[in-house]
Amino acid sequence: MSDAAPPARTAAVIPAAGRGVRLGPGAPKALRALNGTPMLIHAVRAMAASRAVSLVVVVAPPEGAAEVKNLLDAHALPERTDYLVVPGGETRQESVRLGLDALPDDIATVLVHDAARPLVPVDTVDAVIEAVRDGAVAVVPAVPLADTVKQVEPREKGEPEPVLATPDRAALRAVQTPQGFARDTLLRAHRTVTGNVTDDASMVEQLGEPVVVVPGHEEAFKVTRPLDLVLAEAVLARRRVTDGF
Ligand SMILES: Nc1ccn([C@@H]2O[C@H](COP(=O)(O)OP(=O)(O)OP(=O)(O)O)[C@@H](O)[C@H]2O)c(=O)n1
Ligand SMILES: C[C@](O)(CO)[C@H](O)COP(=O)(O)O
Repeated sequence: MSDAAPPARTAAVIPAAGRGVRLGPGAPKALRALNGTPMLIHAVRAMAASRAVSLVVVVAPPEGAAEVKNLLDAHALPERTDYLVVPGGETRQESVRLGLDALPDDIATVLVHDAARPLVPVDTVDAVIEAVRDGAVAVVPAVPLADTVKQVEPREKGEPEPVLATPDRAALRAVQTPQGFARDTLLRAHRTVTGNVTDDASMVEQLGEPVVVVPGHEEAFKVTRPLDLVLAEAVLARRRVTDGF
C-alpha cells in the first residue's frame, strides 16, 4: 500500500440562502424556476459540470435545507460529484462561512459561486480553477463594463445626485462568480475580516493578499431583478437550439 497522500480536491460552495428581495415576492430566489428547473439546480449543474469539482456544498435558506436536499435527490446530477446541504445565515458572508465550515480536510481549492448565477459556462469555472492550481491564492472572473460609470454623492431615491468623478472605465471590471481560492487563504479571510463586504475576494484583499482577475462570461450574469429572469430563460432557450439541451 502506498503512503502517498490522496490528491487535494476542489469543492464549490454555493450560497443560496438569500430571499431575492430585488426579484420581488415569491419563493426564495434560488428555488424559483428557470424553464421549469429551480435556479439552484442550474447552478449546481454548472459547478458539477467541471470534472475538477468533486464536492458541491449548497448553503440553503435556513428553513429550507430539507427541501433543498429533496430537490438535489429529485434532479439528475453528475454521479462523480458529492453533494452536501447546510443551512445558511443572515448575510451572504455568513452563509459562505457556514458552507466553508462543512468542507472536509482534503479540500485544497474552494470555489464560491452564487446560486443566483445559474448559467455560468464550464469553461469559465475551469479557467478559475486552473488559475488557483497555477498558484494564485484568489481568482475572480470579471467582464469589462459596457456603460460609463459615475461616482456620485448618494441621495434619497429620485433626488438628483451630484457627480463626484468619472473613473476610467478601461480600468474597471464587473465581478462575477465562481471566485476561486486557496482554501487556507479563504478561511483566514473569513476568520479575520469583519464588516459588510459584497464578495469573498474583497475579504482576501483586506488581508493584503493578491487577487487576480480572469475573463468572465456574459452568461454568468446574476439574476437580481425580474428582467434577469427573462434573459436567463432566453439564454436557456438558445442553448436548447444550439447545444440540444
Ligand atoms: N443571507 C444570504 C444572502 C444571500 N445569499 C446568496 O448570495 C448570492 C448573491 O446574493 P444576491 O444576488 O444579492 O441574492 P439575495 O440576497 O437573495 O438578493 P436580494 O439582495 O435581492 O435579496 C445568492 O445566491 C444568495 O442566495 C446567501 O446565501 N445568504
Ligand atoms: C459576489 C457578487 O456576485 C460579485 O459580483 C456580488 O458582489 C454579490 O452581491 P449581492 O449584493 O449579494 O448581489
